[in-house]
Amino acid sequence: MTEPKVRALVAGNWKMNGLRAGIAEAEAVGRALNETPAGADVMICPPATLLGPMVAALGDSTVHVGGQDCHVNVSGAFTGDVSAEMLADAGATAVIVGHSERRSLHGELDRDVRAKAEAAHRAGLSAIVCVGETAGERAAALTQTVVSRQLAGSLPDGARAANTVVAYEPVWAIGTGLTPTVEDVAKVHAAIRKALVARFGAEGQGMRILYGGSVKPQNARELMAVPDVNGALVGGASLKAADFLGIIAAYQP
Ligand SMILES: O=C(CO)COP(=O)(O)O
Repeated sequence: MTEPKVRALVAGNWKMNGLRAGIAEAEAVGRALNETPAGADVMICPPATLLGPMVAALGDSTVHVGGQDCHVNVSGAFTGDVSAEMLADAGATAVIVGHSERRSLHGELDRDVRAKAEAAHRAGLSAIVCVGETAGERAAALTQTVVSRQLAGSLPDGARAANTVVAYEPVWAIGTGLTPTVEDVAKVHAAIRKALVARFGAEGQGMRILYGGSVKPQNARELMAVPDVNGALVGGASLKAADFLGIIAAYQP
């Protein structure tokens, strides 16, 4: 089967990094892309404190802004939480859900991730749903099993290509400088595509599948050329405009 052309997405996950001064990096990305448009959609997911200011600063650019997590409820007595509706109200167009740091540090289970993806859709946001195996699971040859289970449990029924993105992030590759071989990435992405098509049909064919975990300007071209890799979810290298642009450059207009 030939792969249909899916417009790629390069999304930066700033995690708990960035003060107001850091918005200058995002602005530099926006300016560069105004001069030389990218061949991919570009998004930055800053900490919640920077969402509003970043949306304002990027107003005349093509860069989208997203959240990093959301609560399942619209509003209420949930101290410290942010709802998908609040993210949308601040100008976000997407939200990451089920990042491995949320799963491991906040005990989020597949069913929680699914509820958050549903909340994102309810608010009109795209859900970037993260999956990926730990080092131990990989060593036990459980990568495919874990990823299939996470996909089945974390994606809501009725998910569409326009509102759902899957990010494959092997936990052991996050922030370590390690990456799977392109063969391994190809295998997992092909299995994810198969699962998406089996469950969502044509919509699953069009859903973007991002690779995340130590993506750098030096390895972006090779990773982004893998079949069924439709972009990247970038952590550390998204904090500096030059590095992030170096990754975005893997996609020629
Ligand atoms: O977790 C990640 C993006 O969500 C990846 O982080 P790094 O790019 O820093 O490895």
